Amino acid sequence: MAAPTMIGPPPMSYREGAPSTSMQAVPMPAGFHSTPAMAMPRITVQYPQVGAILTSARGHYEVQSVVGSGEFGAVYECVGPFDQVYAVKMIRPANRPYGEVHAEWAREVQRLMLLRHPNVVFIYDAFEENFLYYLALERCDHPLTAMLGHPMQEGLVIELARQLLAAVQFLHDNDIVHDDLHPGNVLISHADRPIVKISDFGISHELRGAPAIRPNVVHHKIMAPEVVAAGYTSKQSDLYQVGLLLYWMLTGTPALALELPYQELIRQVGGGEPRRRAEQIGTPLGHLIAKMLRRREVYRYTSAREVWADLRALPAWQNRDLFRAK
Ligand SMILES: Nc1ncnc2c1ncn2[C@@H]1O[C@H](COP(=O)(O)OP(=O)(O)OP(=O)(O)O)[C@@H](O)[C@H]1O
Repeated sequence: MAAPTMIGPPPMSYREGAPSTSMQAVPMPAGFHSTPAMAMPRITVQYPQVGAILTSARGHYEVQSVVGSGEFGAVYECVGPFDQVYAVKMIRPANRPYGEVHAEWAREVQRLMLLRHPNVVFIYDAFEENFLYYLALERCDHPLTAMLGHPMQEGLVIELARQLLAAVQFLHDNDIVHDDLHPGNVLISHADRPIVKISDFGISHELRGAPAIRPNVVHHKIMAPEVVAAGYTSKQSDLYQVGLLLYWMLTGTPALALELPYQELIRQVGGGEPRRRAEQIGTPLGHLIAKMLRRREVYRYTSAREVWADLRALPAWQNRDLFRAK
């Protein structure tokens, strides 16, 4: 697949979409100025409907249904080349300039093409049609969200954590911070065991050797304390987000209530509420999760590999019946 390049008409912005509600732009520090908005010609785009045919250089994709839609994307189940089922993701323009949408698509395509790993969603194809940008991905069965709501058995939590951590270690070895590890972005496929596939690299960052980076956009519900306190994100922030996922899987409830007002959310993250709740679980796994949720990064695990070294030593893993190594 060719690397994405700028194609299509000159700069313009889209007319559609709803404003962001759960994601927030990080405020600029004093001394930085955003570029004043330029008057740009606007184009009106039409989202694909069921039955529509999308065309790429590789063939046609017939839209069967809408799998779901998020802030900056909509995902369609399609039957495409070789009669295979795909999850075709459209980058939702959300009234942004054309160049910005293109750049987000190009970044995500490039990341997915480079980051081939059994626990990272597989990309087959990427194309543009009628000013809209698409990625054809492997179709997974459901997001992790569908498995939450009831406490999971420790053995299952650890098996999912094992795969999640393997993917996170792989990203970190490639100097990428994902930064958006919420349950909708952790996809599950079922084979002889549930297979984890990390997706959505829309706001991921390349560290380029730096220990941390200042994100432009953050997802409120999964902000690590260093994002709240100092506005930067690092590999440890990803491990904090994995800690939030493990807490949710183990207890059936999120460490931070879903409907918290923003100020209260900030207070709880800054006050170390998630870690306190994890400690209250009162089991070795609870204590391990509490360490992932420490407020200061220096007290957290230094790598996904290190988390796994502790996880695999737990009796729930050592004495498991399910998920034996093959
Ligand atoms: N490859 C895939 N296979 C199956 N379902 C998918 C796939 N990719 C995404 N989905 C599902 O489609 C829905 C929309 O995904 P999308 O990435 O657009 O938004 P999101 O992750 O829910 O939110 P946000 O964009 O705010 O992070 C989600 O429920 C997601 O789990």
